[in-house]
Amino acid sequence: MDEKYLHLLKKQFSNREAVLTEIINLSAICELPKATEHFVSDIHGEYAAFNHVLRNGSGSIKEKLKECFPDFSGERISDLSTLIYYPQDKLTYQKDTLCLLDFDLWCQEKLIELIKACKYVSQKYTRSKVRKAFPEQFRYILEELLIEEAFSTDKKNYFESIIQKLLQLGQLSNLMIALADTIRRLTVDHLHVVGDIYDRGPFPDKIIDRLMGLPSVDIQWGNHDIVWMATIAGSPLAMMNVLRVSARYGNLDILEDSYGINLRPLIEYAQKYYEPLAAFAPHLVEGKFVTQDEMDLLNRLQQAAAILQFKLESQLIARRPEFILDDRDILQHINFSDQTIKIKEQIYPLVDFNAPTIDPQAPEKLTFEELHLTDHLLSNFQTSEKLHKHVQFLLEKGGMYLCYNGNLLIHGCLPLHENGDFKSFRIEEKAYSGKALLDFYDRKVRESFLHPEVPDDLATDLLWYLWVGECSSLFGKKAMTTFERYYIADKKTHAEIKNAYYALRKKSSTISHILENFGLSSEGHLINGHTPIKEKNGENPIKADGKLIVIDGGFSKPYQKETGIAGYTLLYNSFGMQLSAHQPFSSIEEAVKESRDMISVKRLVDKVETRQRVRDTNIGQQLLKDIADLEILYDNYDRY
Ligand SMILES: O=P(O)(O)OC[C@H]1O[C@](O)(COP(=O)(O)O)[C@@H](O)[C@@H]1O
Ligand SMILES: [Mn+2]
Repeated sequence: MDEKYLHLLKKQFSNREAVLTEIINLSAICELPKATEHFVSDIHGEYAAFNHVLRNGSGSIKEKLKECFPDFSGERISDLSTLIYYPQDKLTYQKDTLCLLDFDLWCQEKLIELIKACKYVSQKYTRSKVRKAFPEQFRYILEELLIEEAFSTDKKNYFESIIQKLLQLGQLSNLMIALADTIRRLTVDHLHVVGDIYDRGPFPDKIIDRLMGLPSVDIQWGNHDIVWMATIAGSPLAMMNVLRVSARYGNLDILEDSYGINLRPLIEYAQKYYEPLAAFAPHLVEGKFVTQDEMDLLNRLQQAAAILQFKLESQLIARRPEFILDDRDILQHINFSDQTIKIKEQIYPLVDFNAPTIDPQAPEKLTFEELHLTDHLLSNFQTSEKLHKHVQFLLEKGGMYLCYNGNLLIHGCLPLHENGDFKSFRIEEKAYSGKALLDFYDRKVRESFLHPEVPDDLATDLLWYLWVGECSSLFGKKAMTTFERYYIADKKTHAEIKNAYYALRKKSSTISHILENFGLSSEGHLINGHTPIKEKNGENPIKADGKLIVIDGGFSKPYQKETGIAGYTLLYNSFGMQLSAHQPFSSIEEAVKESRDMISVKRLVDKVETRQRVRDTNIGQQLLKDIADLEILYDNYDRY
């Protein structure tokens, strides 16, 4: 043991007894049950649905209430659950539907239930953690209310007087809200977001704001997050893609209103050069009202951004031969005189290919106007304070993958050959595969932010590779056929061939091999997002004898008709793992009025033989090391 380290450690304690107290405290923590982890992925801007599963803890709050109140009817449990999910809305609803006296009585009854529930969910934590979970303003009262076995002891009058006082001061509702918040906070301890917060849905910014307020969260970057991050790292190409997808899904408000990006110059440019085309009809969710003019504008903007994307992509492919994307240099394969394109030795006619700013002699070149426009837009993205803050958060809390409590979390895949070997990516005279490849990407992502003013350094270009590259663990397909989908009628050309990983991941030997490569035991699980599981076609999200769980079930509204559900989430508590399938979320009003959870099925993934304790977790392992150090310090206190 390093003498210097023990010397420093000693400084944290006033005497030997203090060391002993800490040893006892940490040892006790190690014996507590493992806290609950919650996994979500592919949220794709669907804030309301995400907020709902966060609030109901994917059913874990209801489970706790059933255990805590075994005599309660289903209706009473649902009523109390709704109060815990949406305390403010439920209180308002009750106030509006009951007379004042009944409302006060209802509040008093619910307060007692909330206190009992809060006490129940705090059982698996230390007192200090519970105290920290209380909102500051009610910390003292909550401690008082929770510590004693209230209402049945000598303190009955004391509690009643607290409640009466709160009622008199109009603070009872606020205390109930504080209790509900604490119950939610303590029921789920940690959230994992397995990628794809951005694109397709309307409120990715609200999701990030919400995540920023959570006490314990990590993120595995998805391909749709990386392209947004790349705008701040200075990639005009990624920016064009972000603009194209935002126009495609009618989400310009995110850019203009939330991130304060001025799209005027792009709008003017798009109106000058493009006319609406069928292939660029925006994908709007049912019920969203948009005028014909707005539809036309989205259509033109999508075209303008697409053509600029193809030009900039052609430039990137030329300067990065090591990415082996030559086949994707689509503009170079076009015969402009007869409007055809050659793909894999086959000629296809182009449909409605309107690209008035392309020079057939140098199709990749931006016009002077386009250079100016691109610079202007990129500087708008890069100076958006809010986008900057959000990307910074993604960098701080995120990574290419995560090993956590024996499980491996990756958004897309581990690129594999058909025979199951790890596929290598060769770059800078080195070859990377498996964990080493993901570590390499992780380093490069962070490096790309060191020079946001340079648009074409290797690290920034690699962010684009992560969006479309064959060896990208976030993409997991051979090539992205964006161009073909817009301009070629033959659907054969639209297919995007998945990496061998997606067929091989059904076998438990594949997953064990991957877990081993990451230094994890084959007892662990691999958790993926990225590919929507088509539950309605009978696809099972639990694969490889339970070792692999795919939790992309379609939070994204445009994908719900394919999956048949509205998203999966996963829970991992001291008893094991459980997967929940969700029904579409309608609105908070309906959830409150009808006390609905919108969870359809729960499936047990894995049940542990003995209840897991903190000592079995990553944090627990660290605590055990700390205890060992403290024991050395305790035995040799006077030496240091
Ligand atoms: O549904 P859209 O907007 O046409 O997007 C399709 C594109 O999205 C991708 O599926 C990537 O997005 P996901 O990560 O959600 O799968 C591409 O492979 C594909 O070309
Ligand atoms: Mn994805």
